[in-house]
Amino acid sequence: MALLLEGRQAMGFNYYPPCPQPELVIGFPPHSDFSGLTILLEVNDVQGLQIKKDGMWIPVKSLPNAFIINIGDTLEIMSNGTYCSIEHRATVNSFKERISVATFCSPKMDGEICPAPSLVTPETPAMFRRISVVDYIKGLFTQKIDGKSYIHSMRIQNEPGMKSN
Ligand SMILES: O=C(O)CCC(=O)C(=O)O
Ligand SMILES: [Fe+2]
Repeated sequence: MALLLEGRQAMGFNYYPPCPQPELVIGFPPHSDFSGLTILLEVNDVQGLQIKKDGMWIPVKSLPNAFIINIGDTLEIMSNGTYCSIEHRATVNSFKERISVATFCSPKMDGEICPAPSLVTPETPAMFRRISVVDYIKGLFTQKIDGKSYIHSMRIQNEPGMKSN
């Protein structure tokens, strides 16, 4: 956990203008966050976040002034797949602008991401390969944003029964 406790906190500010035909556009395309955890606030209480569950997009009904906490890819890798990062996207509203602020609790830049050694046993082999944070981020930014495809490319091809979500 030192990787996250001694890590970085990055922030993202998202502004989604209204669109008269919201079904034709996407505010933020499907992705999972690189962070360990993401703390998200829908600043002006306009909803638009959706998460992918069982292949379906589910709108998140947030409580006023409440934070939304999402699991990111770093925690999925560190927990050796026990906690899965959530694929999400943001839609836009026909009439109202939408503003969200995300705080990404992310690993330190000079660290490495890999499953916690205590979670890797002969019965539960490592599901992800070890990679430096710098290389992970470099790879992430050279790819098109495409759901969870990037974290999936970090998987070690273990025996059948591999979880993939
Ligand atoms: O605006 C939102 O609700 C989502 C933003 C988001 O997914 C991100 O900043 O990573
Ligand atoms: Fe996100």
